[in-house]
Amino acid sequence: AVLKTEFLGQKYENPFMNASGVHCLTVNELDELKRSKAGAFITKSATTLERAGNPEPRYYATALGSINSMGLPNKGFQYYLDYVVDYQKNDSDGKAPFFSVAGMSRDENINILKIIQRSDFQGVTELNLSCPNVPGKPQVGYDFQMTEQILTQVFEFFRKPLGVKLPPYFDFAHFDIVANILNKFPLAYVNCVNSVGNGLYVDAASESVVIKPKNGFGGIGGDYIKPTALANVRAFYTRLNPTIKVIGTGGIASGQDAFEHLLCGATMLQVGTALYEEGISVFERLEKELKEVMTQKGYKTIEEFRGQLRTL
Ligand SMILES: CC(C)(C)CCc1c(C(=O)O)[nH]c(=O)[nH]c1=O
Repeated sequence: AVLKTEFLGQKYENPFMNASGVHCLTVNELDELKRSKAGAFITKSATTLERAGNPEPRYYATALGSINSMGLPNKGFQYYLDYVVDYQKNDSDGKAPFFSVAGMSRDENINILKIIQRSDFQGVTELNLSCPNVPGKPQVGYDFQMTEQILTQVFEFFRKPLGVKLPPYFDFAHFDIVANILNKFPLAYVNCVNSVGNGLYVDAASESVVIKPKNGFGGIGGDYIKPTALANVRAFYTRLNPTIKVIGTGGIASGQDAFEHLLCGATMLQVGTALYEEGISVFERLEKELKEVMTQKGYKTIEEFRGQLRTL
């Protein structure tokens, strides 16, 4: 079985990459991803200026996944722009990392994307729609009018490949509304899903929360969210123009989990909690396990089964 994957005109050895935010904050971490078995990789969502993020503890792992309220710690977008432009100059392997953007306001998103548009960066940009909105309003991904307004403004000037990182949706009306909005734009892809927002993990022994920010509330990842992630991958795969690809993120910790996301229609696969917990070697294990699953089922390539989820 081979895991060769073509995505946005670029050929990758396999569909695996890190989820933005995990193992991608510094040049060292990005270089480790570059040298790893990951097929592709992406930078930590960047803001205009460097951010320290929230006070620690801000991440906690459990038997079934993780909870985080990192608070968008990052080195500032110029740090990552320097990295990706330098990468594409020196490494013509075409594996320049995807560039993730999460402005703390609509204007900040527009400003950063304008600079990317004017820059030498030729790779893929991912706009994180879980970025905050005006106080009192839900995150942008849950404010459908704001989502449409931002994308309308972005596509007036942005001409490079752009994907959006979506929060999970839980209602068929929302799948339909959001897909109808996204289908209006020349998007390269949607990335389903970001962490399931504002969960709460309680440690019964200490009778306490486990992370400091937001009184313990944080985004949930890992095994907890795989059914939600698969549902969102499938919902958008079946609703979007076929020109808009789907990246599957959420609960990928084994070759079988990867297979399930591909069966639902994903092309690239992002790994968050499992990478955070296991480290960079997770990609070697996932590659081996996915090949085993495919071989057992008699598949030589991913194309033979991508999106072919059967219903009863
Ligand atoms: C939640 C935000 C801080 C607004 C965006 C960054 C982010 C974070 C984070 O930096 O806390 N964690 C996630 O699981 N997903 C995200 O998109």
